[in-house]
Amino acid sequence: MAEQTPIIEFKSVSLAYGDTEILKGIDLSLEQGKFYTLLGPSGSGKTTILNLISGQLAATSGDILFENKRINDVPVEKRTVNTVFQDYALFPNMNVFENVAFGPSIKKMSKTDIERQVHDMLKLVKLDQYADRDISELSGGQRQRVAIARALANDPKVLLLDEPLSALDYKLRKDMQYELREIQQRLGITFVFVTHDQEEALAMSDWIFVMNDGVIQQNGTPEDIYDEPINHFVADFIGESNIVDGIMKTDYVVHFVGKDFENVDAGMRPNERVEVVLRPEDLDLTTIENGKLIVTIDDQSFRGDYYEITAIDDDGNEWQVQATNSAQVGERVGLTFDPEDIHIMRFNESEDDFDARLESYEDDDEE
Ligand SMILES: Nc1ncnc2c1ncn2[C@@H]1O[C@H](COP(=O)(O)OP(=O)(O)OP(=O)(O)O)[C@@H](O)[C@H]1O
Repeated sequence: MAEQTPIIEFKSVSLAYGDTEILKGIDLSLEQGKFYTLLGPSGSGKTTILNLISGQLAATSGDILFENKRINDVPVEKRTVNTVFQDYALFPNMNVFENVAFGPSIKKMSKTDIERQVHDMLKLVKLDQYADRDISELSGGQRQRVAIARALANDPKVLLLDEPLSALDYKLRKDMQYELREIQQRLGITFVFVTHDQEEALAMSDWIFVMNDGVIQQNGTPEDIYDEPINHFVADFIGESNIVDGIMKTDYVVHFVGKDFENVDAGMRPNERVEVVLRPEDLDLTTIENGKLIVTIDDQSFRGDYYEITAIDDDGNEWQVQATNSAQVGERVGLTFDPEDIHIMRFNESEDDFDARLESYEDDDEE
């Protein structure tokens, strides 16, 4: 299949305020019609990337391309990109219809076309009965929908969404996650969504960029990032993780907490120091005889469909466990897990080297 032309590309894009580098050599490539998420803690540079795409900020160095054309110097109003902001930024003195009609009116569309466009957009966000309402008469969730309709009414090729759900309560937030995803799929335009909530990113995205400190730490599908975190930051930030130091003795044998374990990783130097990740939901409680690790239960709480357990091994390492069976605090039990549940991370491995290593031993497997 022919490769699609990316709709947006960053080539070694940096941004600094004075001597402070905020973004450090960002490379990314976004395709038409996908749902992308920039995920990272506060201050990691997510909003800065959106502002570079929309043209609110200019890069200090590097190239930003839109459909293969360099747009570093193209002004905001000439970019076919719109943004939905966290605080919605609606016009309080205009009603719902007027807010959504704002962009099309500036474009000098005919009255009939504007009415049709506003009607279509309000229908898309399920607010077609609310056209005459004042903004002050709407709930938070409804304002959010108006903001989305207003941004989409300009027919953008790319919609940027800066933490648009963070002001909503839990239930509404879940509903809107689903609806936003549905809107994106229906329209088939590219969404770039910013959040610091890893659950939200995993649930909504086709592709996630995990950011920290102005650098993309890892990018991939939600499954890639959850199952194969590339480094300590990603493993810790995405989901809960148990991370301990280990030594990769040979291919498929890793040593940690004093024992050798069979696993499914390969391609490292003999006796290379690594970090070992085990997800809490991959650990099960068992008898001491059957345990791969022996631990003492330190704390336990019931979470509906599982028990959240903290256990300590004889070296003093703490293990988080999500188990369907329970134990007594203070009891010594075994922990068990499968070889494929052991994830190995090299120290300071780049994403490219990581991908190449995965590929090389996947090829070995096929031979
Ligand atoms: N005008 C400015 N001058 C100096 N530093 C700035 C300026 N604007 C932003 N920064 C810094 O740039 C860094 C990245 O900010 P950015 O808003 O992109 O982060 P973010 O990941 O979107 O965070 P949040 O989730 O809190 O919005 C932060 O450390 C911030 O303090």
